[in-house]
Amino acid sequence: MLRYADIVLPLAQPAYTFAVPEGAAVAAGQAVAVQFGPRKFYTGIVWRVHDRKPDFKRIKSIHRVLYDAPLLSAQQMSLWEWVASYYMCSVGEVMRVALPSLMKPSGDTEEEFSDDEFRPRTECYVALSRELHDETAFHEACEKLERRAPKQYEALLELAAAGDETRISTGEVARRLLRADYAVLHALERKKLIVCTERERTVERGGSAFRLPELTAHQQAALDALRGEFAAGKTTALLQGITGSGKTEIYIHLIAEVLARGGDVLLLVPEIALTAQLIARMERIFGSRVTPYHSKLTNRRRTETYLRLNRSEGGEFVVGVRSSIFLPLKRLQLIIVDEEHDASYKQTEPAPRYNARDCAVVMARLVGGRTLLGSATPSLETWLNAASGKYGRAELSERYGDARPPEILVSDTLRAAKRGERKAHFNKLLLDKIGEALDRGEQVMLFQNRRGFSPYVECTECGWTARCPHCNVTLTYHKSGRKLVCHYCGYTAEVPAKCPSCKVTDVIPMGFGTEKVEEEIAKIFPEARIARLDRDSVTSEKAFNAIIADFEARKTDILVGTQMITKGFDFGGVSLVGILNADNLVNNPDFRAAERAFQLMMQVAGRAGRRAEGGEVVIQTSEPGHPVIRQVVAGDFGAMARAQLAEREAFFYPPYARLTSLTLRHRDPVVLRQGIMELAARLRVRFGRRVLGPMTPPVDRIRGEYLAGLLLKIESGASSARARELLAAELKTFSENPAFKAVTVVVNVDPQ
Ligand SMILES: Nc1ncnc2c1ncn2[C@@H]1O[C@H](COP(=O)(O)OP(=O)(O)OP(=O)(O)O)[C@@H](O)[C@H]1O
Ligand SMILES: [Zn+2]
Repeated sequence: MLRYADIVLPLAQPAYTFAVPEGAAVAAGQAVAVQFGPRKFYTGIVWRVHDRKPDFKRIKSIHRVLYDAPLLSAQQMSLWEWVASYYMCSVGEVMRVALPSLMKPSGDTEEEFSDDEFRPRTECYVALSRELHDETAFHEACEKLERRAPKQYEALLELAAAGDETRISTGEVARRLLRADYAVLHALERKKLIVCTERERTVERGGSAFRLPELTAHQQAALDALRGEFAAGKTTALLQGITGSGKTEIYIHLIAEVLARGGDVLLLVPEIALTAQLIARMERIFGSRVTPYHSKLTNRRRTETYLRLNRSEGGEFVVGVRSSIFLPLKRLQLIIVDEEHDASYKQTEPAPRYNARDCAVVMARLVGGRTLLGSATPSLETWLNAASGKYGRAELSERYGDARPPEILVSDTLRAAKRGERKAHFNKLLLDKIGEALDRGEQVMLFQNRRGFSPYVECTECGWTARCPHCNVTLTYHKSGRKLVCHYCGYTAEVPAKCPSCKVTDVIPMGFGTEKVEEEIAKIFPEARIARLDRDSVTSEKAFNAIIADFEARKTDILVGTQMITKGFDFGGVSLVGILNADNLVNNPDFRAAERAFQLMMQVAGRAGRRAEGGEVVIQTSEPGHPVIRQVVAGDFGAMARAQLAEREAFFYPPYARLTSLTLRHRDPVVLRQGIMELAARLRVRFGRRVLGPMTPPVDRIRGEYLAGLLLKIESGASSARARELLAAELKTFSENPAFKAVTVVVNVDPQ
């Protein structure tokens, strides 16, 4: 009998049915090449094999089977299906993010498919030369090097210390795990003191000889509490620990347990920015067990990683960003989501608009594993789940060692201005503190949530501002390059010499971004070494690492930055953190503004005083009495959470309601208006007062298209599956209406 296979292609379409060639062994989860159209080839995933002949005429055959083993397990297929159904997209769109791009080529020829290419890559391993295995010889060599070549001396010591503590290590260490740089190792190799070998990367498995940090009594209690929750059957638990309390140390213990019994662990981090430091820290303990996975790796590396994991027998430890949730970890037992509150776990563009944290919870359930959500400032959704007993929980309320939580000082900007105690965008208090910190040889971080030089330029005479011709926003002035830039579409323009409207005066940069902060602080502290970390200064992974490495090595005194500096960094030398303008954080119109502002300020503040005593934070604001500012000063997460939850409940927002936002886009504002009115009316028939809008988004025109929105609020207790079904049906009717064919509809479930 002829067999057929439903095949998922990386498209916003349902699965297509192809015929299975006679005698071919084709199973669900397997990758296949199929021809589509006259010449185009795609990689697809076999979803189902069956014998129901589809009712179209020309049924094409599968071209050939790719890779030996299926690329997806049954559980992974269930996760893809869950994502597609929950976030209202096609399984093919999930495939787009779930598989590395080299694994889903599509092109004119079939040539691109090749599965033998991806051999495991080789790696350089370093060991002491045989002569130095003798203690006396080793110490002689060290003595010779100590004064003349201190770096080579340090490298030898590091290599010798890589084993256990009592004896000189004679084993091999992967070069990338050593601090010593290439030139130093090369010199040692020439002197025949070390041997370097290039060979296939080995992942040592089994065994549990990891050197784990000794936990403090508090940390041990938190770890025991988590084990207790998991043992009692909770599949998800929250570890809420203040910044610098040692959440990461607790992760390490849990990870080691799972690896020792041959299970796999996935540690999710919100952004590539964070991974470098954390990966290094994990590699110091777990060595080559650590597999990084993020967008800065080459496509090749990601493909190799996927295929290697797919063949693995377990004992894998992946540290990665949100898309790692789709990696083939066959023995997944533990997923840790670090900084679980972070908005970057949610993909907003393009589909699938998934939240990796929520997928982690689902995936752990699918595989019978556990999820640990860690944060100093959890999302209110997670916090409520833990408070209600749905999730397990453990707390860490003290910083590790002698470090105390930083003291938070609020500086009133209006008052400072009135008294003449304000220079550029700094109040006297902050400048004094910066001066003192620099005098003591300590480091400073300054946070401003806008990049560029100034958010807009304005004519002081007539009020004209430079706006983007394609988007309804003001252009941001970037001083380097003297350009006006649209942060939505990338449009750039020259700064006009005279105001184009009244032609009377110059246009003047207003407000301030990181670039301006950097320039101003350099004028005030000409001696200080200053660096900036934001999307403009971070042009590559290398540039990013260089900025971080310099700051870590204390080659920089002051680091100015956007959100990028807020996350998880562990710099020992920072004693002062300045938040330049808290007003635009707390006064955001979004319903999450207070929660976000609190999280952000606590996170930035958490970078201060992580080793020494007496870390300080200065928050500049014109509203020192604002409730959120007060909650931050008190470090009182509970107060913020209770106040916000009361408001959310009263106004029916998450976690008491589930939101789905609908954004319609079209070039013609009249068609858009008609479309959104029509859709709103239809949805109201179904959902009544649960439909809000039409509303105009804060930026209502992007790249020449007009935007309008609707918001659907479904009570948390109701069946969200039923709501999605009704919504999907209405959207289908809408898109089939010839009048609105060209209107784009973007559905975002659980928007951030
Ligand atoms: N038990 C321990 N033994 C040795 N060092 C520790 C221990 N606990 C914490 N530390 C050190 O204290 C610092 C802060 O710990 P860690 O980074 O784990 O905190 P965290 O809670 O993850 O912080 P954040 O939320 O700010 O990222 C680190 O440098 C860490 O190495
Ligand atoms: Zn624009």
